[in-house]
Amino acid sequence: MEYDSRRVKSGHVFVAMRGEATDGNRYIEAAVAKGATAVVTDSREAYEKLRHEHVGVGAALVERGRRALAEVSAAVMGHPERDLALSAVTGTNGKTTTAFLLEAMLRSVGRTCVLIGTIETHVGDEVRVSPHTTPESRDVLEIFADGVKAGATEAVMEMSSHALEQERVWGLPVDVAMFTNLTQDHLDYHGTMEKYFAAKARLFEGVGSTPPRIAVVNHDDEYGGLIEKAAIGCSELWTYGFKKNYGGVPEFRAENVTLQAGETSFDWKTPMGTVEMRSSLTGRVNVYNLLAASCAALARGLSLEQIAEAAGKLMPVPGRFETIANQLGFTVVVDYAHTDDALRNLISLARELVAERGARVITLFGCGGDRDKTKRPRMGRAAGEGSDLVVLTSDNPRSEDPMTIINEALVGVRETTARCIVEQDRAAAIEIAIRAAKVGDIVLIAGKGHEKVQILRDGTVPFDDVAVAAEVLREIA
Ligand SMILES: CC(=O)N[C@H]1[C@@H](OP(=O)(O)OP(=O)(O)OC[C@H]2O[C@@H](n3ccc(=O)[nH]c3=O)[C@H](O)[C@@H]2O)O[C@H](CO)[C@@H](O)[C@@H]1O[C@H](C)C(=O)N[C@@H](C)C(=O)N[C@H](CCC(=O)O)C(=O)O
Ligand SMILES: Nc1ncnc2c1ncn2[C@@H]1O[C@H](COP(=O)(O)OP(=O)(O)OP(=O)(O)O)[C@@H](O)[C@H]1O
Ligand SMILES: N[C@H](CCC[C@H](N)C(=O)O)C(=O)O
Ligand SMILES: [Mg+2]
Repeated sequence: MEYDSRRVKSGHVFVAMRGEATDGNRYIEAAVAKGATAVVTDSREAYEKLRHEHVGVGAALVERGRRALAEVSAAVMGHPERDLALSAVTGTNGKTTTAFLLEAMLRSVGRTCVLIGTIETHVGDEVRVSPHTTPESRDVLEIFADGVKAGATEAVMEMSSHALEQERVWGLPVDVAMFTNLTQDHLDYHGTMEKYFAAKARLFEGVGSTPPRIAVVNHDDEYGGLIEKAAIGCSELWTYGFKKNYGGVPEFRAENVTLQAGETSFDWKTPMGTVEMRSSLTGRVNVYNLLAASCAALARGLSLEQIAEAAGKLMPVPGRFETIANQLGFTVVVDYAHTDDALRNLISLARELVAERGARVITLFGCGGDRDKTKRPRMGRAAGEGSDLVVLTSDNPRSEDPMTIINEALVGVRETTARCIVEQDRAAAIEIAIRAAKVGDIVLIAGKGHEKVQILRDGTVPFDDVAVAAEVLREIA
């Protein structure tokens, strides 16, 4: 079963899907030439052509290629999705972190899990690279099938708005669905916030499946109320947060929150009782991520005590507020903030951390190429507003000219009073940011987190913010 002609081998079934960039129906000839023995298509024209020109090749005409890919893959693989209790998380920021935290909680009580998300894919103890945050249905189901073989009973996955919109998750029965938040991103793809929201909301309505059993929704987020409406078909609605917001306080809430670098604690009030949570994660956004993951763990049958114990042992997630050790008296953090909201949260956390020391916040960032252009000045403004020094650089320029992207972000930085240094070369920019730091300062290296490459017009080159920063720190020491 293949949806990309380039992956077809002798004996495969090729499913032609219509995409944004091209149409899989154009590659039927190529798939047949590579040995496809059957073709599933949603084009009558392609179907008729196949029946007349390739009589030995099986042909099926379906209504929608992508849905057929999901349905046929599930059937061929023996419905692995039915053997896994699936928890899915959507939202602009916090998906990867929440998914990692939930998987760690489930593992802490001995459950074998599948994890699918941005950083990596886990099949029990096996770690695989993730080509996408949410892969195509066929690939998700293959991972699920491998998970079932490895003894997994649980799956935790991030569902990106692209995947929900494109129905890469068609037919997956979601047990617990989590919503983190919605702020501006991906408008290049969705066009408007309304459409971006509608894609996220589909998780709660069920995509080719019945709606999730339990919806876990961030009550403090502006879009939480709308998600709650979309979740009308879910059997239960659990709200989490800190604040009194629309329609009262969240049911699963954090009280008496204390936040320090490398230490977060709060009382977790739930309808099932209260428990004290302590974790080594840093920052307010991670209280939200902990709340979402803890609600899902509770929904999956863990006790409050088991969850609190697991929270105490959680490891930080790679590239999410990852501090780079040094003896120089300042703090260097690598973080995946790549939206204006994430930058704002990150910088305000840094401000809180340096407040007592009267020290400075130095923020390095860039904006991705071939992605939402309207977020560039917004990110520039967010970076400038909270920082003393901004170092503006490149972050995966892809097919675009790096200086054009930088200049679009610079418009936002210039609306603020922050000093700004532009350095297109990211490694050189990291060196500038770190060399500018004095004792007590905090240097934020934002946007690429765990990523191991820089995607440039001329190709993809190895690049790792953590390694580059560590190297600069070694040179200085
Ligand atoms: C915008 C977007 O989501 N694009 C994804 C989408 O492409 P598409 O539907 O437009 O498909 P297309 O490229 O037009 O091709 C149509 C069909 O022809 C097939 N084809 C194409 C060429 C060929 O030679 N032979 C062939 O058979 C393709 O495999 C496909 O089945 O489906 C393709 C097949 O799965 C993905 O490779 C592609 O990811 C592109 C590369 C991408 O960059 N996607 C990013 C934006 C993405 O999906 N990101 C999200 C969210 C990230 C986050 O915020 O966390 C993610 O889930 O990763
Ligand atoms: N709950 C949250 N609310 C707001 N911002 C957050 C939250 N959690 C994390 N962040 C910020 O967003 C960044 C990305 O976090 P994370 O990777 O967990 O999100 P994601 O939704 O998976 O992102 P992506 O869609 O790009 O994969 C973090 O590095 C941090 O700066
Ligand atoms: N999943 C997001 C990640 C963006 C990360 C940033 N480094 C960039 O390349 O813009 C995207 O593909 O838009
Ligand atoms: Mg992610």
